[in-house]
Amino acid sequence: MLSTRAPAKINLTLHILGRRADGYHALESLVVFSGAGDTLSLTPGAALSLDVTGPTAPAAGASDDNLVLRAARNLAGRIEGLRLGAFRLEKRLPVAAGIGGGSSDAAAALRLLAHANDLAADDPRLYEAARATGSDVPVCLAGRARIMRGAGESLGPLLSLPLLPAVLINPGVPVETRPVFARLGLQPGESVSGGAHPEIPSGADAPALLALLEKGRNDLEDPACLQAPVIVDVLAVLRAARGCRLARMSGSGATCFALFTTPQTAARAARAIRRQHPEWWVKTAALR
Ligand SMILES: C[C@@](CO)(OP(=O)(O)O)[C@H](O)COP(=O)(O)OP(=O)(O)OC[C@H]1O[C@@H](n2ccc(N)nc2=O)[C@H](O)[C@@H]1O
Ligand SMILES: Nc1ncnc2c1ncn2[C@@H]1O[C@H](COP(=O)(O)OP(=O)(O)O)[C@@H](O)[C@H]1O
Repeated sequence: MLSTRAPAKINLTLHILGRRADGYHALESLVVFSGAGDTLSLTPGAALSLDVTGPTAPAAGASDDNLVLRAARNLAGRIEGLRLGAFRLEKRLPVAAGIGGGSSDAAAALRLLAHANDLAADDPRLYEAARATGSDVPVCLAGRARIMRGAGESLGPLLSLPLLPAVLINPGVPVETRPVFARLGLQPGESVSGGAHPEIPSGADAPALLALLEKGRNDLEDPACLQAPVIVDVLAVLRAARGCRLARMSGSGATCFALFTTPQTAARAARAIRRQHPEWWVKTAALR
């Protein structure tokens, strides 16, 4: 049996540059990953199947529509005789949460199938299957920090970034991605002129990276707050936490993150927030 982690994806920045003729939004985003997430395993075999367990399994929806199966089918469509098998997904990440849980699961499935079929990690068919599965799947394939552009299909070089101690909060309200983008009200072909994305140099230390992140933003924060007003409360709680250096929403929400200078200050903040809001999903994380 082969096994891999499917970590949460966090958009430290998310700048919307406009809307393309195909209806998708052009973006520029610094993407990092957490240590924790879902776990996916594969027992290789001829038939494709999926069993989903774990605390957030019911929210992930019908098994047949699962992004794990969609990714596997997209790869099988590109490689004749691909060895498939029985997947088991332990689902822990909140669903429809702006942290790409489904995308990371799909990317994990492609990595496991690559392993089971002796495909090189940079086999272009893996990237093509990832792209066909969803906008966020290509960046999740390597699961390492980098800038993502286009609708998500254009990936910058891997970045070496410091480990960022963080607290993640999801208030338990699922937020669908499509209507958040739609609230921007952009027409196909329309561009927006927000400030330029800061240049992120590989090897930046934590203070330098924090200073650059402060110059960035998440352009989906306002539309997501209109869709799920509890996000305003989450951001206020994170910004008020002792030691918080920066708080922002990830992706299309509702998960928000706060960055701290040490794992201890992050853990202390998480404990205090859990006491205040036992109904929220509150996790410490090391992002990079
Ligand atoms: C916003 C982001 C930021 O990383 O993350 P999440 O909030 O989903 O985690 C992504 O762009 C989401 O990627 P993903 O969730 O894979 O999106 P897809 O399934 O490809 O698209 C869902 C819908 O979102 C809209 N969409 C998505 C990506 C994009 N660049 N422009 C869009 O307009 C489209 O309406 C599309 O029909
Ligand atoms: N393995 C999976 N995990 C989570 N959601 C999944 C999965 N497969 C399919 N989905 C569906 O994909 C949608 C987006 O889920 P998710 O990837 O968690 O969103 P987000 O990227 O906003 O965090 C949900 O509506 C969910 O039903």
